[in-house]
Amino acid sequence: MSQYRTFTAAEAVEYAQRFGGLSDASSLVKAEEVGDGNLNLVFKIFDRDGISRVVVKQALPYVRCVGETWPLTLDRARLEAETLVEHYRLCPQHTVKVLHYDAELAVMVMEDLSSHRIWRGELAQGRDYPQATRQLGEYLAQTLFHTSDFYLHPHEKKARVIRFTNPEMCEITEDLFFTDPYENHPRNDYPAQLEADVAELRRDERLRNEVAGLKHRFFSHAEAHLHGDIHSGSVFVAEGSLKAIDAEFGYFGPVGFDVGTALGNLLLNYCALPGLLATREAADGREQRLQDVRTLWLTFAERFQALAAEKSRDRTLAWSGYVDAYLKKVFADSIGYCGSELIRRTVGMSHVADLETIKDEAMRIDCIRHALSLGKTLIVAAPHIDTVDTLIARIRQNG
Ligand SMILES: Nc1ncnc2c1ncn2[C@@H]1O[C@H](COP(=O)(O)OP(=O)(O)O)[C@@H](O)[C@H]1O
Ligand SMILES: CSC[C@H]1O[C@H](OP(=O)(O)O)[C@H](O)[C@@H]1O
Repeated sequence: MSQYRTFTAAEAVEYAQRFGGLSDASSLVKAEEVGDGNLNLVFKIFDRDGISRVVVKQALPYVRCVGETWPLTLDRARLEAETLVEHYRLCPQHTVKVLHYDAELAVMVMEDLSSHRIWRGELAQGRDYPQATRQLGEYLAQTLFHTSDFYLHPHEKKARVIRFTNPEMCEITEDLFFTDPYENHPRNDYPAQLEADVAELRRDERLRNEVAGLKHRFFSHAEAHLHGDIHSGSVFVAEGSLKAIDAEFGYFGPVGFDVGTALGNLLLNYCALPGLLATREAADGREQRLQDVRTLWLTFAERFQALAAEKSRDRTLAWSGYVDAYLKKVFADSIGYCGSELIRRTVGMSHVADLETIKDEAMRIDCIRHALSLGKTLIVAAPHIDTVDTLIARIRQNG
């Protein structure tokens, strides 16, 4: 019989005392539920001095932001913990440390990152972390290269594809990114003023073809062990430090999906800044975001290439010229998935604070419309954009 039960704050404290790995565990006295994501409970566990020492995260048997009418697998807690453990092994400097997890209780204890801040909020306030995009590019290169066929033994790779098969969480992405926005679905959520833009989106045959290809590759291209949801709300930053969290969508999928999600969230911020900051700061922030796009892609590509040259185990894939050709495909995919992130965050169910917190309504609609139009442009143009400079020029052309 399953021992699953949803933790109360007191149970979270008791659990952290037993499994938080602290030498002074009895000093843990209080829990505060701080979850602000769509899915789970997150407790910060405080000691007698009011200092948060560890974090307990527990999956609910349903989607938190919707309720019990949308049941969801508890196995996502195992997938999240095991993905983070694996990514920590490959890139400890940029992954949260999991201290303990229990698949039956769907719970994990992890290091407390209260010294950091969620990147999305910092970007929205115009706070720059000069090393963040380089660090995120490094995280993506390390985790994706070392879990790809360039590096893993084929037997090991196939065993991992099975272990990290994540059908229910993937289905959410399949629906929310690639299906709902292009149909009249009750989960969609966009301002009435965008009705004509959305109708045009749905009629666009070239776009629909490209989106079909992106979804098809998301279904079928088990290239590497993705984080699966690496948006700016899944990244903690501090001066000189960046840590990925929240990997319950982890599975073996197309490398461009992770890179594209990260790029897409930089561009959501780019579109939102005119509504968030004064004119001058917004313009500076937007220039910075474009440089961030450049740095993220170039860091990822250069690091992946260097790792491939140094550490590829498969002699055929290591053939000179192949890595270049592969990275060109990843670049096109990344631009396409970036565009699909922009569209699903404007038309679909799940929105981002960058756009939602814009106070002036007319400005908010303008910024959302811009994100939607940029998403569409990028998806259609993706197969024809060869370099990051061309990508940035296309983004500028779009407004
Ligand atoms: N290791 C951590 N240290 C401190 N705060 C955390 C930690 N992990 C999560 N949080 C807080 O909990 C929030 C929700 O966590 P997240 O993993 O994104 O949950 P969900 O899976 O529901 O999206 C984060 O935005 C952050 O404020
Ligand atoms: C019904 S889940 C919607 C959305 O929520 C997830 O984000 P997070 O876990 O950070 O709240 C993911 O992006 C899903 O697409």
